[in-house]
Amino acid sequence: MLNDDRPVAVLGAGAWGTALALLIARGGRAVTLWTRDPAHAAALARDGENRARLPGLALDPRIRPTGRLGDAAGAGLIVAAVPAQGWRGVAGELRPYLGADVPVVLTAKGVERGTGLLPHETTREVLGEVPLALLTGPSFAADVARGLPTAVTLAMPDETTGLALCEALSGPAFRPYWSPDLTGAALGGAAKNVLAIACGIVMGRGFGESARAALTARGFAEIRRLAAALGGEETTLMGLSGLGDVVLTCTSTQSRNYRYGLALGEGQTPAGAADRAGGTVEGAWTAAAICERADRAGVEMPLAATVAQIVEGREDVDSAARRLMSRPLKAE
Ligand SMILES: NC(=O)C1=CN([C@@H]2O[C@H](COP(=O)(O)OP(=O)(O)OC[C@H]3O[C@@H](n4cnc5c(N)ncnc54)[C@H](O)[C@@H]3O)[C@@H](O)[C@H]2O)C=CC1
Ligand SMILES: O=C(CO)COP(=O)(O)O
Repeated sequence: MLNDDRPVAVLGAGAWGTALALLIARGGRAVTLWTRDPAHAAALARDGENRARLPGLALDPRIRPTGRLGDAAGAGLIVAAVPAQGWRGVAGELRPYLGADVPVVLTAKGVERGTGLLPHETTREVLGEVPLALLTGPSFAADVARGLPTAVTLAMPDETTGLALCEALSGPAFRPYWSPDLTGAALGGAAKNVLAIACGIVMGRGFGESARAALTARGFAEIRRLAAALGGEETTLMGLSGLGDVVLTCTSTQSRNYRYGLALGEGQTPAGAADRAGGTVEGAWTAAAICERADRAGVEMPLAATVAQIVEGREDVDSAARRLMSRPLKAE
């Protein structure tokens, strides 16, 4: 299934899809790199690089860009790098082209608006019982594309296929660790984007490093509460896909979510902040969606709810800070 000669289809040719296509192609596999925009596919083929997202990094000759989703038919493995809000539609269009027992590796870090579903839950609704994995954890696209050392989580309940996927996707500088816990891994990846926005806001507003550390720890506590309520494992949250990605994205200006928060903290509008972040800001969409999901599970997420309020222009940063600091004192 995995060690055959069929190509790997990577869906979504943004920063992450392109980086993963490079990783897989360098491992010797042919890659079909699908983008919804045929003009973008033509530009990738013509330029030999993804100029908008990973400029200066040559595409491997084993990568074939395409604008036709039907070219994913015949792939031995699907890697989905489409943002969480767009994945349901793409998964539906993919269904007729998906071979029997072909594993689908999801990589989106978000919660679907309107349904509150994590990417693997959306996928189950659309594609049913396909072999499903989630690749997540601290990994900037540019770092992976440059071949810098990276370790990630590959979550899949089935251990045999999960370990085979770790092997298939590993490289000299790319190390996936298997976990059986899809829910914990997906929740950590989605929620850390919201927390990264909060940390960016705090730094952009000039509240200081102590405030950011407090926010990171209290935000991580609310993520763990929700994960536990949904059946995610504490060990997953304390690993690469939770703590690891929180550390990365809450501290680095390489993160688009963090940059978006920085701009909001500096007083930009949500639209202006999105422009400055550049590219997909999953946390901006996920903030309200994760709160809806938490409400249904009876879990309080005051920090995520505050990010949602600010992103939607319903509260300004200073009044949000005053409100959070005046909450009743309680046990940690
Ligand atoms: N960039 C990174 O370092 C990492 C990103 N991710 C996740 O990967 C996902 C994709 O992010 P990036 O590639 O970085 O974003 P990006 O902004 O660079 O690219 C997103 C791509 O998805 C496409 N797209 C958007 N909506 C679509 C739809 N409805 N149907 C089809 N295609 C659609 C866009 O055309 C674009 O090519 C996000 O969930 C992100 O959280 C995960 C790990 C690392
Ligand atoms: O998920 C990421 C790194 O692990 C990428 O973070 P941003 O989407 O905030 O850039």
